[in-house]
Amino acid sequence: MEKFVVEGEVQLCGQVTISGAKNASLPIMAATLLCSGVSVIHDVPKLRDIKVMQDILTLLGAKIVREGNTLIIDTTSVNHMEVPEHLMREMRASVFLMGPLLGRFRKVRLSYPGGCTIGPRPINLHIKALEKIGTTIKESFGFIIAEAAELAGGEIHFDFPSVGATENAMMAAALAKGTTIIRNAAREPEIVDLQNFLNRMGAKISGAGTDTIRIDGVPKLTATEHTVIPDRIEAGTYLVAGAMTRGDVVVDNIIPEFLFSVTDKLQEIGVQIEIGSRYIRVKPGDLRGVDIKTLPHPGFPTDLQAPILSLLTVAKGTSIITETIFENRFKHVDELTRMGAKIKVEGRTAIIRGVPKLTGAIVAAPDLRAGAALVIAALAAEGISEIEHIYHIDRGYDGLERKLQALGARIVRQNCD
Ligand SMILES: CC(=O)N[C@H]1[C@@H](OP(=O)(O)OP(=O)(O)OC[C@H]2O[C@@H](n3ccc(=O)[nH]c3=O)[C@H](O)[C@@H]2O)O[C@H](CO)[C@@H](O)[C@@H]1O
Ligand SMILES: C=C(OP(=O)(O)O)C(=O)O
Repeated sequence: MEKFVVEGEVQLCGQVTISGAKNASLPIMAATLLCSGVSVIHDVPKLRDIKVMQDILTLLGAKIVREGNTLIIDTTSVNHMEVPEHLMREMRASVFLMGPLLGRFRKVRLSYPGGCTIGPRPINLHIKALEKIGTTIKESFGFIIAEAAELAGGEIHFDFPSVGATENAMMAAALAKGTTIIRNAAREPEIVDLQNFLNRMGAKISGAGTDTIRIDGVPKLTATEHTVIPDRIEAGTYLVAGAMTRGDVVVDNIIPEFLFSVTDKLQEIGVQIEIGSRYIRVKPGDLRGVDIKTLPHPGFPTDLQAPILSLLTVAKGTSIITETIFENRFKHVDELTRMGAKIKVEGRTAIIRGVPKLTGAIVAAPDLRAGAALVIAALAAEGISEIEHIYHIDRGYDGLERKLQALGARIVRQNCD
């Protein structure tokens, strides 16, 4: 096991280039299964979750080569319709195999997906959507067997705009007979990226980015080439890191409009923000407490709740964060308390009373974004911190310590004794 050792009280300074988005790459990699042929995907980040998806596709019969940030995925020999349980458990994104395998082979057998333990993460909306387009789903001994003699277009209405369920439904419906309409669809930028990829394959999908998506099924898709969008959550993490260390950081290679809910809050907190066409720059200001509520896009993203909570621990006054997406996403609070933060959690709300400074401590990353939040806190804290369980962080941040070191951070990766 490895840990990060961080010497705090640095002011991050310089420019950081953001990688391709994890949450766009994963469904797009799964979508390559919808046809037989060689797909070329650029800007795929080097992450543990991406490696797991590569392992799953390989086990299903795909041949994958990585050249820098490009993945070349040959799905010609894919002939398996069953995903092994140990790989399903590795991450939430393994559920994306359901739609494409069903679309291509009309049958798939898999178990429940894993992922960050941030509250119950059922897949009832995925199942409901696939049933609406003609799938029969049986569950037995922890396995899900989905079959469809023929996929037929249908009307899907989500009770909640689930990102993953919207993506799974789009992938399966792309090869259904007739038209599928998804209402109350999730509107995240990663869904628009998936639509663009599927349309390059020959699909007929419109409306992604709004709450209604229309999919006119086509009989066949063909392999294509695509560049993944930049990772807005990685970008937001560096913006918050710059702000917390009172630094001057240019976060480059991004689409700023994906982050407007975040830059708006940072400005309210007192951080100076400059927005360019492909970058956002943060500069120091006097930090003051604010209230934040996480919401589906374009609201404030739940994946940046933990990082911004770190920032608010040193903002003057009281802040209130309400987490509306996941039931149990405040696990970083106990760890931040070890560093001197003053936070009280009541159900889905965290009340943060700003302190002048945090102090270094030995802490453990409870999940991916909570781990990033602890790194950010450690960069600003007085003294040395050790962050354990960093395998969570490796799921979602490409070259975190290399990028932070280039901004002046004193962070090293070490083996735990
Ligand atoms: C790989 C990936 O893209 N992960 C992202 C995706 O996760 P994921 O796709 O799992 O998130 P969802 O939008 O599906 O989940 C949001 C909420 O809906 C609930 N729900 C979801 C599905 C379902 O069938 N039933 C149900 O009740 C979940 O428990 C949760 O409370 O969107 C989340 C919300 O922006 C992000 O935090 C994750 O980083
Ligand atoms: C929660 C996340 O990922 P996943 O849905 O893969 O667990 C995340 O990226 O913050």
